Amino acid sequence: MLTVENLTKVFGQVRAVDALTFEVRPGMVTGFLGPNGAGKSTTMRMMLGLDRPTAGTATINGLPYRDLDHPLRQVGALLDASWIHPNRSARSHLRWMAASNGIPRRRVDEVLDTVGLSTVATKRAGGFSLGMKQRLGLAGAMLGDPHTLLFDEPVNGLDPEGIVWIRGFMRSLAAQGRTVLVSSHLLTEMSLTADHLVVIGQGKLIADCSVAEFTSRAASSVRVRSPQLPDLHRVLAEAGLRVTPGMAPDGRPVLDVADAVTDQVGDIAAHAGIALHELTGTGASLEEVFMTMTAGAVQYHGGGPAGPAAQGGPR
Ligand SMILES: Nc1ncnc2c1ncn2[C@@H]1O[C@H](COP(=O)(O)OP(=O)(O)OP(=O)(O)O)[C@@H](O)[C@H]1O
Repeated sequence: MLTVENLTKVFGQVRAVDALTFEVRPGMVTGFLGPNGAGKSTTMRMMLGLDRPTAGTATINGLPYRDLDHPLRQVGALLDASWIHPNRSARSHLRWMAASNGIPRRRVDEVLDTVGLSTVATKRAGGFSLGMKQRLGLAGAMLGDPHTLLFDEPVNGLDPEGIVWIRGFMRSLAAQGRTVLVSSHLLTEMSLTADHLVVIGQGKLIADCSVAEFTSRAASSVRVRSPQLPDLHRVLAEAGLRVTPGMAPDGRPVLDVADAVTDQVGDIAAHAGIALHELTGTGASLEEVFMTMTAGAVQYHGGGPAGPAAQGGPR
């Protein structure tokens, strides 16, 4: 169990993490979601004792990271796969990690096998593809057979095959009863991987709920067709709904009703004695929900010069 209470980190003028409180429970994958610059990496770094909180606490099974006995046996993390020594082989890299953490040598070949790197164990890690480096990073995280795992944007830059593999890997860790926290700025990705979501924007908690709950908060719209369209338009508008005349793909006139659900529109029509020939709800896409809920919390808007450059900005 990972617990964050009132966790805050201020860098100069920036409140990178702002009074965050949440728990990450075992036996499921928890997605840590937020736009670029939301404070996900800083939160994870504080959980791992790499950054000191300005206020609040982050604990792992009740203890701050620095007070854990044999931390690698309790927590594994993949923050940045690129720090591997380029001239070391995968096996010697892991042997060095194992030796410096009192982990038996035989564990190295076990984790290489778990991540599918046994056949390239003696190859220079510097020649590895990003996907292979990610796997080596995961092998390192698994060395101490920890109960708690933290992954920061593990699918960034991976090809589709690598993404599917990592998703399956994280799900299998959760199925073994481990606590798995994985960060991403992509809701679609998280909806395919996570059971639960902790969503942040500008360092603040936006949502802490299941993926299904998060998406059900979506503003949905309703498309409606009727032989009495002008009357229907009038009664819906009188009920305070935002109605826009539109056209169905087959060219027939329809009304689009914003921020409404089908029950509501159907009831209003029935009450006014208006016949309906079509009543269709259109849920917002996951990305739309995410953008709506984090609107105002986005620091870097894509597209402009500040977008991609800022994403790789200073830590
Ligand atoms: N060492 C630092 N010094 C100054 N500001 C920092 C530092 N580390 C992070 N920040 C700022 O804190 C905010 C949160 O950054 P953080 O990297 O935690 O966000 P993130 O959600 O992980 O985003 P990304 O996906 O882009 O890494 C940003 O405004 C960032 O510029």
